[in-house]
Amino acid sequence: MRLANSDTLPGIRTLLRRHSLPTSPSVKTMEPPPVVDAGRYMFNPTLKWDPHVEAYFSRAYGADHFSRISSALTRPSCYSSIRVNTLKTSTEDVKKKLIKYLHETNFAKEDSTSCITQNPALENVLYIWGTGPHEISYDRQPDEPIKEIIVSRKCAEAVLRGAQIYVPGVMACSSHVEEGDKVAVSVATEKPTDTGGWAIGITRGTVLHGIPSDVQYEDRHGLYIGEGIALMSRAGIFRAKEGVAIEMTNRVYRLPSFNDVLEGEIFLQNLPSIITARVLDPQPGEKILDMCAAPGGKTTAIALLMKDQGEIIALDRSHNKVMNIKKLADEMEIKCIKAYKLDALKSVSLSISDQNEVILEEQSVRVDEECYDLTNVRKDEKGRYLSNAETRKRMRQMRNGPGKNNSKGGKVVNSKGFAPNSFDRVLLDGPCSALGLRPRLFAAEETIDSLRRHGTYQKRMFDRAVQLVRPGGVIVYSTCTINPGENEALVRYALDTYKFLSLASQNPKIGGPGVVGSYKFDETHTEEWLTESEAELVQRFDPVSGTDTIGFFIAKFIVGSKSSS
Ligand SMILES: C[S@@+](CC[C@H](N)C(=O)[O-])C[C@H]1O[C@@H](n2cnc3c(N)ncnc32)[C@H](O)[C@@H]1O
Repeated sequence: MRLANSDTLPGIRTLLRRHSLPTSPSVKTMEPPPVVDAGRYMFNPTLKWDPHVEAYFSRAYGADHFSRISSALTRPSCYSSIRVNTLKTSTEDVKKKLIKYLHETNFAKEDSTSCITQNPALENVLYIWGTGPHEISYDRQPDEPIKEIIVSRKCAEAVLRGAQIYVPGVMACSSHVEEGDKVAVSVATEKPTDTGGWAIGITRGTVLHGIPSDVQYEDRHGLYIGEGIALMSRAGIFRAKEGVAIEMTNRVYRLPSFNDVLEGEIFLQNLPSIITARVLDPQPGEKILDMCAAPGGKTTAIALLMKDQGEIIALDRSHNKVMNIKKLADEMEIKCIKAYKLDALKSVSLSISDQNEVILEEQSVRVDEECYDLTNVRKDEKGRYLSNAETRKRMRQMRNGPGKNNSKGGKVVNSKGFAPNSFDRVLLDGPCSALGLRPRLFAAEETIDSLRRHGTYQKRMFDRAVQLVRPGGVIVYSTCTINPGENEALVRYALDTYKFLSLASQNPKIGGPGVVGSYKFDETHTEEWLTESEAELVQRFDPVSGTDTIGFFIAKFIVGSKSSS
């Protein structure tokens, strides 16, 4: 078992440490809640795991450290990182505009300058510092029940990142809530059922009475995420199909929201993703493959590092997601990105005549829905939550495209694949269990079997990456999960299967070493991780470490002569 070591990027640790102190001007004086059972209002959720997954992760990280990881995952990072599009503007200019924006939106009325910092080692990256966790006084008199609402888990996770509460996210509400009322907000999380599954045990529209006999009264302990003002009555909330139901006025975590802010000039991107593009180290003029590219965060970061010179082939198997890559590249005025719809598993073209040939996509393709990130599908372009029927319609459109006569803003082109050895560098940032994403309030949906399926899928993708990169080229593999089965075990597979691959050192290196050792699932199956020296070459971002990032993993491979295998 290995723990993350200290960061080596100059300045970032100092910055993080400085800003994690509750001395920022935007921190309000914390007043203890005037209620007897104050503890129940402290945000202190427990992340639930499948017991076998918990045992497996405890073996990898040590039980104590895994318990700290589990707790860190329930909180958002205390800062947002923003990558500046230096093809269009300068970091200094964006900084000035953001200071003005934060001031105008009251995020940091008194001193918006000190909540933005720039790391000298990452010249186009700005950190915007939030605060929390805050204790919130819910203004309740001892003899008066507070008015309150319970929101869905996905809604609460978005609220913890700075969003408002939209109508579909509200699950339950006190009986007499009227427009303008102040309400305490808590989250419904899953509990074990008698049949061995998990359920939130609450139906939409439930009336809350705020008394101990109330539905889920005890379950709300530690799950309050703040308070807000109702913009609709209780009846209105459950009648309306869309719109903001509650405007948050006080949050346990205060982070700025950057929806539609400085479009094309900035991209909100977590620090490990920014680092991934830099580890790939793309050079102007090279030919790069981004195998699973949507929404294009890393693709555009790579384009900036190449100064928009060369060619980046950005693939995704979802029609709408390819549209999103094209839209982002257009907004950022990047020319070197060519985005195609293609299943990366079919990205190696065996027929010489097909090489690099493209055709217009007109028919639908089948894909596995389990790999979709539903978070964004459930919201419309303005971030409003959609009904289930509308969500299903959009899912169908994502898979199949909008249809020949219904295509908005350009066509998506389908690639037939690429010849072996076509690319100087390949990035594989494929679908994963996403168990490093924060904040997360439930994790038990992943079982040992589902984690293994992710690992199998990633190995098949990696095989394609190996075929497509040229001898002497580079492959970077990354995930946003803490699962060693998708990280260290993939690296083990890669090194054991392809003897011409070797691990390369990474720059910048902020994360810690990988996990060493192995895990015996049963008599027939042992999962092998890394040796000490291999572990030093990969980069694992630990949510508990001082850098306060999401859980993330990066491995960089140098490709030797392929005939040597
Ligand atoms: C983790 S996300 C990629 C994020 C992206 N690299 C970025 O930084 O913005 C994984 C992506 O893989 C895509 N995907 C899943 N299976 C795929 C496949 N077989 N071929 C191509 N893309 C796939 C999903 O649609 C999703 O957009």
